[in-house]
Amino acid sequence: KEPSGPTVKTAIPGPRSLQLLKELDAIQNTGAVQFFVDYERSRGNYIADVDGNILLDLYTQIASVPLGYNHPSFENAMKKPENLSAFINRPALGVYPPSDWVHRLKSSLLSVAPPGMTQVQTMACGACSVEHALKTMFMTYQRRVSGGSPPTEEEKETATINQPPGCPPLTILSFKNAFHGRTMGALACTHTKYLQKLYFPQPDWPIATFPRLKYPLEAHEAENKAEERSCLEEIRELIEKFDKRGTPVAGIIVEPIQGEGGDNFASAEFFQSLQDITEETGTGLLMDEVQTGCGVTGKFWAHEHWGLRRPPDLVTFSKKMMTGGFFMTEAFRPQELSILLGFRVFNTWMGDPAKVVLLEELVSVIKEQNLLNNVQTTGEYLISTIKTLQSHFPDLILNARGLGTYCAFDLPTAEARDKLLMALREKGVNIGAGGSCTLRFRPTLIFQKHHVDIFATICESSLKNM
Ligand SMILES: Cc1ncc(COP(=O)(O)O)c(CNc2csc(C(=O)O)c2)c1O
Repeated sequence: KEPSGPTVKTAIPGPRSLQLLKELDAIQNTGAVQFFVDYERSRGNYIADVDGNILLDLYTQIASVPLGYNHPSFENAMKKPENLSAFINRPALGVYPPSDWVHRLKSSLLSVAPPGMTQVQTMACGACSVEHALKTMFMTYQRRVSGGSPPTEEEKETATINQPPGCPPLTILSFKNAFHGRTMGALACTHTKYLQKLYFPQPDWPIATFPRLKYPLEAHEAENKAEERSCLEEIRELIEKFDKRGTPVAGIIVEPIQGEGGDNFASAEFFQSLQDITEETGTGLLMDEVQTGCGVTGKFWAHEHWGLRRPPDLVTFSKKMMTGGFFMTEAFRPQELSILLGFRVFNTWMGDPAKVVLLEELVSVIKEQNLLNNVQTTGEYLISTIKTLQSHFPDLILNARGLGTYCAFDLPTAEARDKLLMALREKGVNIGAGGSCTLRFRPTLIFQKHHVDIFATICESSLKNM
């Protein structure tokens, strides 16, 4: 059972956390560690640290905990005899899938597939999924260009030493302030903080501007439309420029709502026009739903809010989905000649059945408890609560925005944002920072209105002291 509210007994991190931090620091870099957690004592929306503090968790392991801590359905999944093998016999899924794999994929991932997407490939994490989705876009683009003919001897020889034509100078268009992961290909599409990229070599791929909308939206409609139009124009120009110089754009990667970059939104029309551009230019469209997926916006997939005229070509997922992976349309399914068919999108494990066991449970809980509806109602209450806070503290709370419980607001400076974040934590609320001066909500799917009230009370008292 969840606690009725937060309890704070010590500074956070407390003495036990600091002791453990010292011990861990002897083994690895601990620069990002916030505090140590007692996962056995954490319950639902509340995270327990090792010093007896219980915090209302609005960040939930970087937006990756769907049903809160120690949900009974996950515990039950562990006790089912038919699930034991998935936890102790880890298969190389690409070559030796287990007998129940088709059934598990159908009852988990395919039962929540984005409309119109019938193909799914599991992977390890978000970046791993993005890496292989990028490769799938390159393969599809090349197949269209070459008409599916087999590779020439020159392509085979040059491919193994990173040279064209075997390794063609194809590119991916991404957006400023985007985050897609920290492995080298995903990192090439990531443009949030310099620290994430410093001293890593990166390819010269096109980087477009993501719309910077002014809030409240209803008071800036014309300006925001103009901003989106100029962004779309820039995208067209970049594709043309890179095509002309012999480094064609094979695909576009975009988040339905930019997360790490500071919860940046764009309109449904923007995304519809973006998809039109990919159709006109023959480039792939990869919707990265690693952070926005699994119901947090009130629809299972955030891009479902954008009313696209056809499915995206690929959709990546991870975090709350328990497993990484990506959906794709039939057209983007690797169709190389049999010699190439396997081992192109490949690695040892290709995902983890133990995580898909948990995802099966998650999907049934979401359906049985109608959690998408919970996210919609709690989200509406959350955004109106943030707007009320904004009206009480107009100099401190800015740009209230959100979809479902995927909500955020800004403070005037990064310092003010950090100060409020620490003040909230000291009073028992764990929230996430994003962008340069954003605080973002990434609660569980079982987040309720009374949790919003607890946040609002603590936030109100923290703001009074700022
Ligand atoms: C839209 C989107 N796409 C891909 C990723 C990468 O997922 P992981 O590789 O971290 O599982 C993420 C991961 N999110 C994330 C938040 S903070 C963070 C970090 O590495 O600092 C990573 C994402 O938000």
